[in-house]
Amino acid sequence: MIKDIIRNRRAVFPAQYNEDTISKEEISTILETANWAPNHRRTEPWRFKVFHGISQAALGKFMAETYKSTTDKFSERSYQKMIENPTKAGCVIAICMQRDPKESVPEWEEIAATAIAVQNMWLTASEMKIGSYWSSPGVKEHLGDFINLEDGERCLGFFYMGKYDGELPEGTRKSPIEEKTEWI
Ligand SMILES: Cc1cc2nc3c(=O)[nH]c(=O)nc-3n(C[C@H](O)[C@H](O)[C@H](O)COP(=O)(O)O)c2cc1C
Repeated sequence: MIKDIIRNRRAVFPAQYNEDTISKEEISTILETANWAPNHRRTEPWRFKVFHGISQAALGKFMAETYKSTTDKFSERSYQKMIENPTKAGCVIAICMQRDPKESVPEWEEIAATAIAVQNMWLTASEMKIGSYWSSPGVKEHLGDFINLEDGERCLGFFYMGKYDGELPEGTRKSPIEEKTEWI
């Protein structure tokens, strides 16, 4: 049932990934579900840059060096994690949003549609027993210094994916939905 897939989806981090690879076919299956996200005025604003294979290490090096040169609170541990995490993953996908040149809808709607596309990917990966999570480091704002981004295209984060062993922990929420809902 869809409600069980939603309930059992977890953020799965690079430290939990095993050495198994993720195939191009598996990545394509996951991406295909992103394309079915709802969106206003058919702008289909989601764009993805797939780092799969040797490019993962280059991405990590770029993120770490960008972090080093832009942060005012440098931490050696964060620097090392930025280098290592992309290579622990089976694949890293930059989550991008292409602004409609006509600006026919507000930007927040394009970000919302892209986030729904990512949730589609996250749920599909979860059903395929591929762990994933959305990482949003400050260095995402500089992705255009590393790869080509179109005018109006913006990186919203990175979707890490990796296979894992064993069972995932139970999810937690701070409060039940009743406390976040008002019936009128
Ligand atoms: C837009 C967005 C950005 C996120 N950025 C980060 C991040 O930078 N680092 C991180 O550890 N988790 C990030 N997460 C994942 C959350 O930490 C994770 O979903 C949360 O802990 C809830 O856990 P669950 O997804 O297993 O229920 C992000 C999630 C979203 C939706």
